[in-house]
Amino acid sequence: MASSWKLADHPKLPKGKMVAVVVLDGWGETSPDKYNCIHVAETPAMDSLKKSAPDKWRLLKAHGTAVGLPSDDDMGNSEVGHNALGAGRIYAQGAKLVDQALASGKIFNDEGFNYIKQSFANNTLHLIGLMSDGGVHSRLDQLQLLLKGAGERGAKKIRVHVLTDGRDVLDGTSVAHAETLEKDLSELRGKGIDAQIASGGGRMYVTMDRYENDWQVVKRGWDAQVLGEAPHKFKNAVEAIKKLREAPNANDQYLPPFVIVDDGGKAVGPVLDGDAVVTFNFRADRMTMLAQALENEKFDKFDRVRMPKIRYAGMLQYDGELKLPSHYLVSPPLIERTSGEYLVNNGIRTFACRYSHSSFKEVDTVFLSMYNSETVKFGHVTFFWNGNRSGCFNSEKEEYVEIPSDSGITFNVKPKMKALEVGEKARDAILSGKFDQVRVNIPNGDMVGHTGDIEATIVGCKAADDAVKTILDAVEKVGGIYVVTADHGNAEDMVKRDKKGEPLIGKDGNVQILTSHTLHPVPVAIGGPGLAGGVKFRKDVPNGGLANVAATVMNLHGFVAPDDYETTLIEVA
Ligand SMILES: O=C(O)[C@H](O)COP(=O)(O)O
Ligand SMILES: [Mn+2]
Ligand SMILES: [Mn+2]
Repeated sequence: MASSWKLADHPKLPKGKMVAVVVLDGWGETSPDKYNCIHVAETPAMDSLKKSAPDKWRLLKAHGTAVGLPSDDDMGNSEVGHNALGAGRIYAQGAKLVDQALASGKIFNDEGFNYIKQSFANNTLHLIGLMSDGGVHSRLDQLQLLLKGAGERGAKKIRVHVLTDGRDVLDGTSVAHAETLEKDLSELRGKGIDAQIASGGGRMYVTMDRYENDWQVVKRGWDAQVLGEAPHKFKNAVEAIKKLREAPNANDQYLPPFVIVDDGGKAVGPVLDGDAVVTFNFRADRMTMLAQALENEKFDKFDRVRMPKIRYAGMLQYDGELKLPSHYLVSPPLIERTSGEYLVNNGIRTFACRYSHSSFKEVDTVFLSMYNSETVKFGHVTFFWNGNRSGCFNSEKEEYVEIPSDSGITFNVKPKMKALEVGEKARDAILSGKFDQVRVNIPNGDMVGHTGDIEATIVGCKAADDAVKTILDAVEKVGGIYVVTADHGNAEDMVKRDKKGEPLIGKDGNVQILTSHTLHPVPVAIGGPGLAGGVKFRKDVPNGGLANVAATVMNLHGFVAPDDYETTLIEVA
């Protein structure tokens, strides 16, 4: 091992304990009422962690500046949450880096913009992404500044391909967003720039799949955006969104694809040879599939029919390992020396002995981790955890297990999702004795919470709690340690509230359902028979956040974290 990777031994804590790291997705802490699905659901396992050991349960900040977002008005999300959990430090995240690059004008001077600019004189600039002010994947104000900047720098023809949100923002806000965008585009037209929205669709049905769960989602987007083909044709995007929202059960997340056509019925914005394309989402997970389709010569995930020769740039580079895409407007946070990479580089003997052929030969290089979730969250505990890197650091020491998610449904239909399977896989991994760390993500609170279906979310929360119980029982059997936490809030509050905390009533007389994440803190609990006596949470880290978890987990493996990591949450009395 290179000496730079060597972690110091913890002065008091032993090595060799199996540590289960459990991340409940979308599981925050707030006051109990009927819109708090975690409170309403039966969750005995999580309740017992809170009640039984007050010095081993606490809250952590999971939003805003604590996870590298521009302000404390920004809710947390899985990318920034898992980045912080895995990296142990707070990095300025995509949202903030793009803000800075736009404010300084640097974005317009760097390589990525200069590359796409070559298409401005004779061809079209296409901007594809999520039309939202949620700040999770993209932001409308950033798109507006990008449009303005491109217009000022010679873009003559601009086409925007919008994906409606309703997941990180209230359902129905797509209409106002499209109106805002249309106003900007008409100002550009006033300056002689041919600027229009060219296509659209709901993010979950068109384009923004992740982790290769369902390539048909990306194909629907490709057909509308690149080929100019969609089942619905309109003259104007605001009209399109309003009309498509009238269908029974329609919502922003799942609007069908549409294209804008001219008076002759011809699509106004297919992508053609010589054009420039920018995907303006800064967040990676739901853009990498489209990025592959736009960038890769060889591609077999669906029939692209026509692959235009384009200049393509991402808002950010989405995958640092695959260098995807190769051109980008803003450099992503350089997240390096993550806890996963350190641990892989620091051997743990005890369990590794089981791999040795001669009995009790010391094998000092094997650190096995097993990371598992189902498809829709799989990359969270791998890709995000490892600083937006796909693949393992060392395939001999890491095993990534993925349980296929149900696809083609919204998760309120099957709110238990694969929690049982995730729990059982984790249990089996723990009991196998092959792994020093077993890391899992349990998605229900988040994925069902995003549907806005309160009854289903309650069922999902119970299923998540059942999975926690399965894992804790296995930890108990092997004498291990557990760390149970969450990446951000969601299921604990399902309604939009006024400043006093009262539910807001919408125009239709019903409470306004909140599908998005929240600003609430998340719990973290430690315990298990392997936890050394006297270990408890320190009282002097009152502002602790997700980034403090990595040093804590390193301690529980018997190591001291590197100096520049956020401090550990625990002390040994
Ligand atoms: O991509 C999504 O599903 C939401 O926009 C954010 O949810 P996540 O951050 O929990 O993935
Ligand atoms: Mn999440
Ligand atoms: Mn979410």
